[in-house]
Amino acid sequence: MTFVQLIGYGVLTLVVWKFVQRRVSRKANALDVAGPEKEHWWKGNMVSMCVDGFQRCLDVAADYGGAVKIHALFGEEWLYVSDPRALHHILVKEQHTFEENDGFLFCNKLIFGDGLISTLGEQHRKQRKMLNPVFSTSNMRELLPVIQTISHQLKSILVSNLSACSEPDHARYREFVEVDVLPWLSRSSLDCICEGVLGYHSAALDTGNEDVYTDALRMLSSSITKTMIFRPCVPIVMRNCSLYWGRKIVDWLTISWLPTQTMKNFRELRHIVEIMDSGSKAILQEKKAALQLPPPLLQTHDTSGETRGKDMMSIMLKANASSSEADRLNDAELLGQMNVMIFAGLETTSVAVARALYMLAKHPHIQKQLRTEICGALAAYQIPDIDPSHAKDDSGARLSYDILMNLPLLNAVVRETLRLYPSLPILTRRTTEAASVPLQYPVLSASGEEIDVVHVAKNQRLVISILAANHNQAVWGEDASEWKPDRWLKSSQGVIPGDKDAVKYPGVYSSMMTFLAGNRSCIGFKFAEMEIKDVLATLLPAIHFALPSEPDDNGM
Ligand code: HEM
Repeated sequence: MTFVQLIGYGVLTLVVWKFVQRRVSRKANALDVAGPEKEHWWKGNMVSMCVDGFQRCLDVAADYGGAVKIHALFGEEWLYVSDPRALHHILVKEQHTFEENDGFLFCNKLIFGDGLISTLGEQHRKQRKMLNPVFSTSNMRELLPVIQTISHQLKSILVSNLSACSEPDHARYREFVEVDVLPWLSRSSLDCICEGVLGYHSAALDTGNEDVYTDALRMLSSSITKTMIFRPCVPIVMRNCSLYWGRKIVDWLTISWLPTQTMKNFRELRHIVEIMDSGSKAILQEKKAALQLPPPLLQTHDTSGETRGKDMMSIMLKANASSSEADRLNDAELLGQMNVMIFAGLETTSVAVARALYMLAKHPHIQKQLRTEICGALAAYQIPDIDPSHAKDDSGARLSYDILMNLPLLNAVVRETLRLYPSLPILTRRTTEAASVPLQYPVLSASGEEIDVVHVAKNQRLVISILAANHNQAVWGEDASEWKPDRWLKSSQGVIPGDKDAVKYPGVYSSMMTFLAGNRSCIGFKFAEMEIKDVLATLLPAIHFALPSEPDDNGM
């Protein structure tokens, strides 16, 4: 036997041994809970869960209840959870036993650095402690004028698009013009995050004037999605190689002569991350230098109406500088937060605004009532215009933070949209040790017995179904999957949505799970709510939204 053959047999034996070991451990740790039959020998139920995602994720919970066994890739079994008590246990009570999975953490670390979505345990707790007060209501109140300037710019662009598209002599054409609003909502959301969080004037709405940094941020989410295929390999490389060798592997993978589209996507992501990193570093240095300036210089206004020093980063830097050494975040962590905020707050918010406009277009009578509510508030409580040049035509009219956030129908429309269509419908977790998950509503075991607790082994993968939780009829009522904003208007009559016989979800926002629960819940939900409400309150008095006359190229 040659030396090469010997090595070959050795590797083969190791692979077979690992395979047998995995099968034995899987059998011993099999999930004893009912779920759909395996649809494919190695793809399990993944194809139907992904291809027909939205409806399938709801059907699985409706058919099997709040804890379901799903067959994942290569024979793995996942626990798909939407039961309220189980989610409280997983996300709040025993959060340390149900952590983010390695693939998610390692990839985030590579892309964003040491921000909130890449850290665990004590480091994550320290970062949250520093950041929670930054997103307080009083800071949001200060920030609203920055968001309002951007919403008004968005409105002006959409209105001018309508005028440009319409034929001036035909009144009918003036009324019905089709403009794809999603790209504009995405740009306005990027400006809101850059100005509001980073204090950086990104000018994404000024098409043609974007800089490389803004352009890179705009492409980040889609580039990450295109490279998902690399995700399972990242923990293996990061656990087994030093940083030097990790970098070397990325260098080899991104050499330009590897021709496939997948490698091109990987190269593109690397390029975007490099631009984001150097741009964020420059902003961080600028902000730190600005902190040394005397207060009057820190609080000047620039031509965009932005108030310097009121963005989240400046507030965080000030809090960081005055905190104790033990609590202070280092530069790598501060940089990580900047990158994470842009990613976490961008598409999540723009798709929520797009969905709200779509639902209002589908329900014109609610759109009309909402317009009346906003115009009434503007007539009664309008505060001085941001831009004095608008004084004659009311186009810069705006509301104070407290009026905007307390308009009943606007509140109901935003809540109902976020409940029914959560921007992040599912998330994953992994157990750090064997555990038991208690259930509010019993489900069937694999053998058909009723059970109210599911036992899970160490390293069990869980899918948190925010979508199924928000559509749970046992908690939200039989009309849970219908878009009915008026369910939120009944609280004066003592009816609290999402609270049935004292059973409710532990979510941080109106007990829905859209922004999650516990200490990994969304830190930016007040920012997102304010932005969504302000964009709607600015667009609706000027524009009537209707569905397009024909489906688009994707049949939507
Ligand atoms: C409608 C808009 C939004 C939705 C639906 C949303 C939802 C969520 C959800 C479900 C999580 C938990 C993710 C996980 O555990 O893996 C999360 C985390 C996070 N979100 Fe949001 N988010 C939104 C907007 C924002 C905005 C505007 C910001 C920042 C300004 C932001 C910053 C973050 C951060 C930093 C985290 C990580 C928190 C942590 O791990 O401690 N989000 N978000």
